[in-house]
Formats: sequence, C-alpha cells, structure tokens
Amino acid sequence: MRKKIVAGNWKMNKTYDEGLALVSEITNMVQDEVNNEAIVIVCPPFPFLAGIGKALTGNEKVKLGAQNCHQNESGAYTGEVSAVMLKSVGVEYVILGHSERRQYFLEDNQLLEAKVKAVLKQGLKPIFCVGETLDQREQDLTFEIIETQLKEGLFHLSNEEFENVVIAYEPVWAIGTGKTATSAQAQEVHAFIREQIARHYDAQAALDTTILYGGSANPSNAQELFSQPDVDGGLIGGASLKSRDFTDIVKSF
Ligand SMILES: O=C[C@H](O)COP(=O)(O)O
Repeated sequence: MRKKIVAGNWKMNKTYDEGLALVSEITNMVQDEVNNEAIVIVCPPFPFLAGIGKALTGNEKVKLGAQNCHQNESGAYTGEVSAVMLKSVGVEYVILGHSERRQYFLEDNQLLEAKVKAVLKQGLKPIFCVGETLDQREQDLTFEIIETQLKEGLFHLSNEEFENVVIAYEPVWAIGTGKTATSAQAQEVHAFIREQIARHYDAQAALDTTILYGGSANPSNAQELFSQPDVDGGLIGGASLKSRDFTDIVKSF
C-alpha cells in the first residue's frame, strides 16, 4: 500500500531561529491534532538541516528532507552539498528536479538522473519533480513533457531502486501563483504518471508509488486535491511556512 505524504519545501525562506520555531510548532500540532497515517516531511535550507535534524530525532511522524544535492559524494565542488553529507545529519528525503532548479540552475534530466542515483546510493529517497509550463500546457504538450522527464530522469532505475522513489507533479504555472490545478487536472496527470510507471515497470510498482501534487496547494483546496484516487499528498511551498496552514493540509486526507 503506498504511503500518503505531505512535504513542506521551505525554499530559500526563514532564518535558523525562525526555522527551529516553525518545526517545533509543526511537531506539536502534528502530535496533538493529526490522526491519519500521513508522513510529514520538512525540507529546510541546507544550513538548518543539522539543527532541525537534531530537533526531529526520534520523531516517528515528522521526517527531514533536503531541497537538492550534488551528484558526487565529495570533492572540489565549492558551495555544493552531497547526499553523503545529507545522510550524516539525518536527512531521509531529497527533492530533485524542482522546476526552480531546472529553470534557474539549468538542471536537465541527464544531471537529475545522476542525482537520483547518488541519493538512492545513500539509502535516501528522492522526491522527483515533474511538470509542464503554461506554454507547454497550452500547446498540448503536457503528457509529452512529463513522459520525457520520467523516462530520462527516473526510468533508468532498476525495479528495486524505483521502490524508494516519490514523484511530485508540479505544474510550473501553478507554483507560487495562487493558481492551483483543478483536482480534475491533477488527477488526469497523476493517472498518466501511474500509467507510465506500469508501462516501464509493472502494475504493482504503479500502485505502490506515492505521487504528490504541488502548486498553490493550501488548507482550502487540499482536501479536494487529496480526495482524487491518484493524488497521494502534496509538496507544499508557501503554505508550508505557516505551521497552522501546513498542519491543516496534513489533516486534509
Ligand atoms: O515545492 C513546492 C512547490 O513549488 C509549490 O510551491 P507553492 O505551494 O508555493 O505553489
């Protein structure tokens, strides 16, 4: 049975003290109020990971994620952080292929393929993002784009490796815009992703893979989105920066 997940991607926001306070509020609220089985993940910026990792030690419900990593284990890569380092501070999940990384840092599917491998080698779980731009959607290229992102970035993995992958569908036009995909639009693409998994792996792999929706998800639309049969949770940006909103999203299953 696939897992339900709500992951908060803080992006480049908060100071360290603010981050610690946010995690403390989230863990308290989740403990007091959440009675579903969802896994909650917080993905703070790199400098906060060790401290927040410590604060989360032993927490069964709230896990630590990172927003990116380098594809190599170590070496002369000034400013970069490896999956080995992430593991050493308690990170369990790593977001890869976010559209902001693809757009601003020119990360392509070939590079992402290497990053996915690096993350899996350390026993961490990639949250692999796919999604189309508005232009691509208007040109009816959504499925083609997503198929290519999956094929080139992920589907080189063995069946065994693929078991540890989480996928996030994030339509680029919905990220940070307040313009959420309708639940029907999200469901359509999630079902397509599941079909692709069945085609490249098998029906069981398709059934077992967690597929998250991301893009202006908030406490008012989460329930409708999460009620779709192929939507297994969310990758949340803006609303993950407020403990109340984030916890309410976690409660939306
Ligand atoms: O990683 C999260 C997504 O980019 C969604 O961001 P958003 O919820 O602010 O639209």
